[in-house]
Amino acid sequence: MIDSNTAVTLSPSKNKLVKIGCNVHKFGGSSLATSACIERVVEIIRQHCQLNDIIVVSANGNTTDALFKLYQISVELQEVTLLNPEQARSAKEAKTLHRQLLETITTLETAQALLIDELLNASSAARLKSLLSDNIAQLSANLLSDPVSYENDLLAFGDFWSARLLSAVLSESVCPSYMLDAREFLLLKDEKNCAIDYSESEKGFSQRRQQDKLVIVTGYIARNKQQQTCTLGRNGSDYSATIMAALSGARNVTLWTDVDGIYSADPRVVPSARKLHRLPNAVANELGRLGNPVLHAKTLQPLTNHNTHLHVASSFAPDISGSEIGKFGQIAKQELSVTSLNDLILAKSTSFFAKSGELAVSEFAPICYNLDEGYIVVTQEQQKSVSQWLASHDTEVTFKPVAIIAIVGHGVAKQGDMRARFKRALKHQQTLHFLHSFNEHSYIAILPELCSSEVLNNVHADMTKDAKNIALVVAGLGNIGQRFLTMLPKQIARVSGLENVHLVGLVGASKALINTDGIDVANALEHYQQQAQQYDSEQLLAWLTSHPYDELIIVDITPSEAFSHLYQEFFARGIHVIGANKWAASSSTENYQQLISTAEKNKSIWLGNTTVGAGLPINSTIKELLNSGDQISEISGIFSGTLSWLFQYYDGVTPFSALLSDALSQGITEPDPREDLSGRDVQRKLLILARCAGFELSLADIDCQSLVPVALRDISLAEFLERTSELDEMFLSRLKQAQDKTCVIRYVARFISENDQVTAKVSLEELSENDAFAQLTPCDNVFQIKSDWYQDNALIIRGPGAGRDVTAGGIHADLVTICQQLNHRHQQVKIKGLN
Ligand SMILES: NC(=O)C1=CN([C@@H]2O[C@H](COP(=O)(O)OP(=O)(O)OC[C@H]3O[C@@H](n4cnc5c(N)ncnc54)[C@H](OP(=O)(O)O)[C@@H]3O)[C@@H](O)[C@H]2O)C=CC1
Ligand SMILES: N[C@@H](CC=O)C(=O)O
Repeated sequence: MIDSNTAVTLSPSKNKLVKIGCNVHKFGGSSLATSACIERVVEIIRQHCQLNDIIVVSANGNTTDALFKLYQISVELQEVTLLNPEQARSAKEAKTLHRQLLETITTLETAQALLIDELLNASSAARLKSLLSDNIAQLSANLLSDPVSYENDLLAFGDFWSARLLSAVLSESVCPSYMLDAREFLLLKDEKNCAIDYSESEKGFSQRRQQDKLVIVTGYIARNKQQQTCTLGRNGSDYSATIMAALSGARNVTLWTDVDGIYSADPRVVPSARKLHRLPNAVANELGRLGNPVLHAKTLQPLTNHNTHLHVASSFAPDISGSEIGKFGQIAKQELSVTSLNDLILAKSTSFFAKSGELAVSEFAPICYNLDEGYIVVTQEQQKSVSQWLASHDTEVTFKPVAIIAIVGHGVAKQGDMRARFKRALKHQQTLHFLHSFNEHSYIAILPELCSSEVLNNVHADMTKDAKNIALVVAGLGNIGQRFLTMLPKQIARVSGLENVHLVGLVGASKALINTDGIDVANALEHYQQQAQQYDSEQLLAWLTSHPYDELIIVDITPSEAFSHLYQEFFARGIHVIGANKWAASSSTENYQQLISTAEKNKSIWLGNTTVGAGLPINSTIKELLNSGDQISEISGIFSGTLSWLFQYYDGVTPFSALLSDALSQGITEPDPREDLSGRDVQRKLLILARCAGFELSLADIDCQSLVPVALRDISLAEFLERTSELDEMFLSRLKQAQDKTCVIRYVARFISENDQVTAKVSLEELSENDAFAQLTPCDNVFQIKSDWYQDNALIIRGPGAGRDVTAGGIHADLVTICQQLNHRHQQVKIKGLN
């Protein structure tokens, strides 16, 4: 089994490491907010980490906000006391502020102490609380003496406490662990831009790494050359995590947060937003720059020259696969999202033309700009510095409040159809300019007013309505499976709803080819023959658990009972199944009911219209009658294409065995024709239809007459095919007996429900030559259905009931049905607090 994402070519002589590399896991504040959250994080670490991984943590819950509030109170207190010490009003205000300060400190200390008590044993708790009270004493002294100078030291306590606590909890219950204060090694070379001195930091980090212990590193903080504490700004801990990956050469960084991935729009505003499972680096960068709430441009910066993949996953639902950012093939490049930013300023000036415009761009890194028209778009916070910069250039400027809405996707600005669609989606909206960003991964509209949630929803709906990515795995590449694959490229090209179907897996009995980036549908079989590798069902299930697609459909075109036993696992994973294989639908009542209920619970769709009548719409018609309120009382007919073909042609002149071998070579029979001749295939089909009609039946309830002599039943297929001439005499005699009565022989299925009594049987019958079941084109099936609505004049469905084209066509019809249903389905966004 090959997966382009996980396949690594190793030269054994060069790489003797047990583990290929370490991974970084970062847990955000909401993931560490309460003791229950921390316990969840500990469990994630237990399951997902190894000792040489690096854990980065943010401050618990809102601790940083609380610390910032403390800072503000103490600055205010200082202003009041220092500026007007003798005024009575100030004295009162100072008293109030002082009280507030002490209260806030107490609340903070109590909250930390509570976490410690809830998570640690008594002696560790006592040790940590004593350290905490030392910190609180130091923090209080700093706040009362010179808060401004100690601002960053104060803010650093949140991440420091969080790391210390988590490391103590892990050491107590999971593995040896130690905390590392990032200020000890993480050095900023440019504080304003939070630029890292990687070489010094790397040296410092490796000196402090301890063998065989899991390191917990504080996020958000670093130090400058003067050895002072610095903070890394908004979402600084995410940045810390990717810096740690760059320092350690980690293969993966996972940001464990309160959302389960990156969405095609902010899911809090756009409920129909869909998860982006895989994003190319450059596109993710652009999304971060243009306002994605989870990704921040700075986060991705340290990974620019590394082959590290970044994952976003929810610590509240760790089993749900999140989003992955990295290097991917074509399918990930098709992802499209819509983003918006309000509170921006469009600055227009002659200084923004040409060369001096380029200087402005390098100075302000605007959201977007057009140097031919002399404008840049910046944040409101940048307005003042833009004014100052222009003043030094002695030019005038006009500022206009604006917003932007943008589509973001790989090279989207180069695609004329996308640009036109975006403009059409905004045709009722006032727009000032349309432009693309320098990297062409976004196309932006500048709006003169706020981008409302209505506009965002409408544009998102228009731009992403056909963007759901559906993975297709085909199991069984024999007679029917090959024909299905041959038809696939044309179907994808011409049927609406299949545009986003990607063939990712081809599975045979012992070999499989899985390629997450897609298998070329035009040459699928060649690829399978050249690249498929041995696999077992555990490997297959492991991949199916972590696949990065919105939906996954498995088409089972095997005759295998063993493969049908995997359906339960497929449904448990929300995977949809199209089965031409009859085993599952005709399995024991208990198994069948369990499959139906697991599928329903996990919203898996299970279609198997080709299990009976090949491409004929028989299963669906019966289900539709039932769902519409009709009650079925009789289903009978010729259900076997093979037996229909054999008995229509069989005239006693050509030996029966010669006809059988002809049918086998035309792909009409089951892989083992005894499935047909034994009546088992027809028995299964009758059971499947009775179940579609709402009856609870099992195979044992259907009488079945076998046409295979006892001597030929338990031998191998190869031997059976050698000995088929042993069938000839028996069939000749049955034919003669019928002919003597001017009858023909046909294998008939009959199901009758009368007065709550059910009779069901499949057997060889002698029918009058004029009987409706006798006059068929060879290979045709006929289904006669009687119901409340079709009583005297039965509903008849007739047509070819076996064969490569009709069966493969029927499977394609099921595929279209599922894809159309899926394309109208909305995914549920998993955000802590939202659901
Ligand atoms: N013929 C017809 O008209 C109709 C057939 N069907 C059904 O279609 C199915 C396929 O029939 P057909 O194409 O004729 O069969 P074939 O024998 O020609 O092909 C079977 C394929 O299934 C694969 N396979 C067998 N066991 C497993 C397994 N455990 N896991 C994965 N793959 C497996 C085989 O793989 P490998 O090559 O590696 O051995 C082979 O590729 C059957 O269930 C049949 O009942 C349904 C309606 C009509
Ligand atoms: N062997 C079967 C094939 C389809 O199910 C038949 O003859 O009908």
